[in-house]
Amino acid sequence: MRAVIVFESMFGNTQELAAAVGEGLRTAGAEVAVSDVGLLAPGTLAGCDLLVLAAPTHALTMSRPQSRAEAVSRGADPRQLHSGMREWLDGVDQSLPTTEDRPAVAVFDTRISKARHWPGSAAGAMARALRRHGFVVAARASFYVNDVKGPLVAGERDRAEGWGSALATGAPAAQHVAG
Ligand SMILES: Cc1cc2nc3c(=O)[nH]c(=O)nc-3n(C[C@H](O)[C@H](O)[C@H](O)COP(=O)(O)O)c2cc1C
Repeated sequence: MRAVIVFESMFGNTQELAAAVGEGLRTAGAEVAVSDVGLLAPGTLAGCDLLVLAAPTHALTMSRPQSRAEAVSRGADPRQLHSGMREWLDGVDQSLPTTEDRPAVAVFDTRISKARHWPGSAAGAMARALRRHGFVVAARASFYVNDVKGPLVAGERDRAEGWGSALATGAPAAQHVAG
């Protein structure tokens, strides 16, 4: 199986989990490429069997230029300002034009643990956008940070690695799903 993980990350937490999911997939035998959504090279998705999209939850959904600007004002890397998952998904029909090119997709987001029961999430918004573009969403999960900048809640890195392994075997581990 060839898997490509595309992440957006303002403070590095989603990026760390994307790497962990990649390790889990590799452990289960997959060939894996991991890329920042803003740096995804043309052709990376060719021949991909599983696409994993990852993004931080901002204001109950995927980030927008304004929420990314707010993250930068709180210390995030300004290079991330223009590289949103929302904008990439808007153009996904150009990246993967035909139905036959379209891999199964799994999505995950990061969220603040104390907002666990808030109704919206980036993963839910990504799943809805993907379905609108004709994709089949095979799995969805949320992973938790302690506060806006992180760090990850204890155990989340290992949980992400396990989720990655389960994706490769077609049996996603138990997930918290909201929004
Ligand atoms: C502008 C802004 C809005 C946010 N809104 C939410 C939210 O609605 N729900 C939530 O759980 N976390 C929210 N967060 C926290 C982010 O989810 C958190 O910063 C992110 O998961 C960290 O991942 P990253 O290091 O990859 O950017 C928000 C953060 C920012 C900067």
